[in-house]
Amino acid sequence: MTDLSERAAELDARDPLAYLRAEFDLDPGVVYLDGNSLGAPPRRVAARVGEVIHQEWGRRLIRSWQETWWTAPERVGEKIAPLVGAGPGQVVVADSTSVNIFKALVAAIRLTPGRDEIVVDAATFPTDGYIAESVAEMTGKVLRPVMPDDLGDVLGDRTAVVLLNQVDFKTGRLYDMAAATERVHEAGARVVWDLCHSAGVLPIELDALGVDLAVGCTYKFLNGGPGAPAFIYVPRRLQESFRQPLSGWGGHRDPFAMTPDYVPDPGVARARAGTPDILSLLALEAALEVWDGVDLAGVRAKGLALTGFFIECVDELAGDTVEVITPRDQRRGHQVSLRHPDARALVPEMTAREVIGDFRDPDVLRFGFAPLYNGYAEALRAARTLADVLATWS
Ligand SMILES: Cc1ncc(COP(=O)(O)O)c(C=O)c1O
Ligand SMILES: Nc1c(O)cccc1C(=O)C[C@H](N)C(=O)O
Repeated sequence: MTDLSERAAELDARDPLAYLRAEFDLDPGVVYLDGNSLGAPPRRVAARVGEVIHQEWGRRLIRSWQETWWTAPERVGEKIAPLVGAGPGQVVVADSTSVNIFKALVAAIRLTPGRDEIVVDAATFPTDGYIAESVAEMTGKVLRPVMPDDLGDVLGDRTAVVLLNQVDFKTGRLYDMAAATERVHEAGARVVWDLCHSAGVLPIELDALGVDLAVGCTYKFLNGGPGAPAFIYVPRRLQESFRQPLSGWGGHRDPFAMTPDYVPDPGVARARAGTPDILSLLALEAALEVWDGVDLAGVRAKGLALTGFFIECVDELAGDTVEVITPRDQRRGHQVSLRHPDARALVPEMTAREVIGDFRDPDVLRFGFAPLYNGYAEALRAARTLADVLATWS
């Protein structure tokens, strides 16, 4: 026990990212390990949202649309771009991940004529599967769910598009983006990556890997706030041929000309649809400032160390009662998932002791570690709390 406490204290003392915790408005008595669902609020967001309401909305009123608001989706996209390995002009913030999956899948299908199958990760977060199913129905394609490890079994000259998650929402497993992208391309198909659980977790190389399209949430590890708008990546090489189905005025080349015909913007703005949600978008913009000067390789190193330390603590303190289902090697994001038959009831017991993780059906306890604000002593306290709850569990 003492050994783990000493190690946690030492690791926290040597943590080069520890200074970032002060950027977040977190209750010091709570161990918050659910940033893979809803990231914590950066302190600067409240002041910025207040300023937007009082100044930009209250004083500048309608003028703000032309002054700074209308182009905010691209401006905020530029702040996300370096976090996903995208050069300028290829990321835009708009709508939700679900909506962007719809746009990306339809656009990818339009890029692969003569092919009739949509392949989707069989273990995906449900919204991806639901949207893929409805895109299949609308476009007359066949939906082929497959476990990512078995991709090779289904890829072929019928495959139009493959929708994959870089990190699995339930197990926390990290998939090899380079290898999967290459396999999909070898089959002549297009790949759409869902980065919800990997953006803000590890360096991502969308441009370097030749990824076709990608989408992701901003309210998890990017801390944009509840319901913050999502992002979509459309590389320059595909922008001219990217035809998304939601041809609203937001993606028009000249929206304020209000002409009857739809002419898409020549750049990534063509992925927009309607009026941006300015309060959430500008809250996200402020939240992203905490990343300024932060090296993603360092974030990744700490995320692996934190999750590794948590696994070690769980092994030592509760290893005979729970099963770690997240890979112990580097094939994991920043989430540790544990299996226990009473997971559903254990999570609220832990929450009552101020350790917040979450439950996923049927028997998974999830703990998300955000290197910008979580520390090693918190990992140890979470494992101890779990062990205490289990010790009294009948
Ligand atoms: C992999 C994945 N895709 C999509 C979503 C959510 O999409 P939306 O923000 O549209 O609800 C989530 C989480 O909610 C997710 O984990
Ligand atoms: N988007 C969420 C929401 O609106 C409410 C509660 C949770 C969520 C989530 O993001 C869940 C998350 N994608 C997951 O990995 O389970």
